[in-house]
Amino acid sequence: MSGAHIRLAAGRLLNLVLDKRRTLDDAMAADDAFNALDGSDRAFARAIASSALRHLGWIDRGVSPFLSRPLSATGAEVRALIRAGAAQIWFMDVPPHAAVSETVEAARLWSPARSGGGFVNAALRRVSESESPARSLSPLALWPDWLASRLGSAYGRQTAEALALAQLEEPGLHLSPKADGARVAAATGGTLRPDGAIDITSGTVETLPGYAAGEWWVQDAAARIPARLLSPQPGERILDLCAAPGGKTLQLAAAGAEVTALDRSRPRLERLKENLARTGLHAEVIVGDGEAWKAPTPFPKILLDAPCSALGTLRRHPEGAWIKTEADVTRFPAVQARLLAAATDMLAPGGTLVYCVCTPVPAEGVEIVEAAIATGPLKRAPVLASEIPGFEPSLTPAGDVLTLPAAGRQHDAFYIARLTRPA
Ligand SMILES: C[S@@+](CC[C@H](N)C(=O)[O-])C[C@H]1O[C@@H](n2cnc3c(N)ncnc32)[C@H](O)[C@@H]1O
Repeated sequence: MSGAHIRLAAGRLLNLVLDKRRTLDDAMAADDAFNALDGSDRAFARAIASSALRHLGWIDRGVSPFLSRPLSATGAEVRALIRAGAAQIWFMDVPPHAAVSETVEAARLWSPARSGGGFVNAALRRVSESESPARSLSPLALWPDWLASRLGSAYGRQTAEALALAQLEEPGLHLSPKADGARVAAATGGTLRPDGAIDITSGTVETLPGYAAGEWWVQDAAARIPARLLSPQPGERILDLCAAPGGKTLQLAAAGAEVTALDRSRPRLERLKENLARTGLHAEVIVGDGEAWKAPTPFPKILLDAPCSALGTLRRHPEGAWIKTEADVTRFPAVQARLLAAATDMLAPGGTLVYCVCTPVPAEGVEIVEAAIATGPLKRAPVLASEIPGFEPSLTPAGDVLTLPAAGRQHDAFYIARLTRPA
């Protein structure tokens, strides 16, 4: 396939994500032009789309002085190609003349963009003569204004900027071992981290030793903390209330607990079952609504990894900042509060509940927990620094865990609180 076909595929992915609000993974699975490319061309198209999404705030602000009409007033396909072109020129090692000519050629191949080829050409020529906006724009300009202002007021400008810059890093690969971490590290050539995850620097998941035998699964190091804070014991009954696709269920089951894994999404539970089968672990799997499901008897331990805005996973899913709206973020807290109330009702007196979300938005994290403590039977069971080796800086003064990524601290942003129901 030609270079223009690669740019066409990248533009189509951006169009699906940014104008139809699909995730990048969904867009890649769905788009025929992308799937018609062979391996290295497909990887390049994906890299262009991914770079455009990581840098989108800078790109849109950076190109605007070069356009005779606003980006929002151009056709969606033309807009997608300008973004794909600017990403190549400003943020990838693509020679500018190739980026311009192949992207303009892609407009000719894409009928809804064809009449906009001249506009794409004029815009990208100006982009190729200019400096990257990374030099002049703040890191917060990487995000939509509502997100920058929410996280800026929650954490202060400096921390919010560090969070925004963290999304520019390609995420590393962390493995969670089923049993002996040192053995998995030796077999895969990875490094055993103080938190027990294994850092992998090269290799694809399916070809790493131990994948087929189910000796490990992929799980971000920060995502491992919630299940560990429950201290799962052999034979102990544990409810994983929002379980799929199952990273935390696997951890609990690997510790020997008798896990009930409930989720309302049947397709996501199929993935959980596949993960159980590959690792040879066992859990009772239930399709159900956590707000309505009634436990036959109360559980001594419950994990609630609640649905959330997932804005703590922007390195992995940079489109999240753009396909989620402020209305989505405003919608989640009510759901989270209801699920926490349902979980509290199913927790035995003296039991322990871990609540977590993969977002740094306080309205979905600490504010949910504070409200539950203020109005219900739960009390905080503060986490100790010794329980989170490698993540000590993430301990909050109240004894919760907030894993904000920063330079040199590559992991997802999770908020985690441990609570008990007094006997
Ligand atoms: C953050 S994900 C869970 C990730 C999972 N714990 C893991 O480690 O792989 C949140 C899950 O909540 C599920 N969910 C959302 N609302 C729910 C509800 N009312 N009852 C049960 N599950 C729900 C979603 O289907 C989704 O799988």
